[in-house]
Amino acid sequence: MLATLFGGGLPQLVMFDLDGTLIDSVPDLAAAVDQMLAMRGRPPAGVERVREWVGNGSPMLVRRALAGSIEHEGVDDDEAALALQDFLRAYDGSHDATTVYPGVSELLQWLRSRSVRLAVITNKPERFVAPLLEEKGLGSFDWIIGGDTLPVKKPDPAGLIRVMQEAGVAPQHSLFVGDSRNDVQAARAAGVKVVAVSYGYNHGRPIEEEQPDLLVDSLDALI
Ligand SMILES: O=C(O)COP(=O)(O)O
Ligand SMILES: [Mg+2]
Repeated sequence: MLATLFGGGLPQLVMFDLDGTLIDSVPDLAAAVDQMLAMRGRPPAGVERVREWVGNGSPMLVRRALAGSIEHEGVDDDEAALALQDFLRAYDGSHDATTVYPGVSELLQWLRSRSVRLAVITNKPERFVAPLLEEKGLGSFDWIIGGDTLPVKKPDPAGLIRVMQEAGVAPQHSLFVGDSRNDVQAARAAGVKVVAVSYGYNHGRPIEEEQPDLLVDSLDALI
């Protein structure tokens, strides 16, 4: 199905979002959020609300959790900084509740066997990314950009632009695959075609609203 997006050929570079696209990480993220809240005598947020708050990086997730809402105005900066440290310490533990979505391993194997170069560009802090990919058996990627690798994160296209420059691959030969509006906006700003998955996290909104080039229910549909 990829061939239809690339004039009968394949992209030379495929860049993937992580949370909500390759792995369902919300159970472990919610556990860490709830631990951070419990340390403050606050009730748990729970998986459903955390699912709506993920996607703009850990500092924003923690601010939303402290506000109890995706709108996080009025959260104290010092409190948010301390809460972020507690959240990161809690998230540093087990990732046993995190699972790989169906079809992901099949697509990665198929692309690798065709020498397509691969990157992960996520808003998750960089230090968690390589260990998680390894632990979940997703193999190695040529580039990993986390939410704190560059001064800006998605929806800014800087991560995509950096990887394309290092790969020496032009935008028209590159593809981004993600689950949220941050991904679609970053890909558009980088001039890259974008495939969206229907099963991920998009702040409680249908990802169709962002008009990706293609929408799939599982990644092996791209094979
Ligand atoms: O917000 C996060 O921490 C993760 O987000 P992403 O992997 O979907 O970019
Ligand atoms: Mg995502």
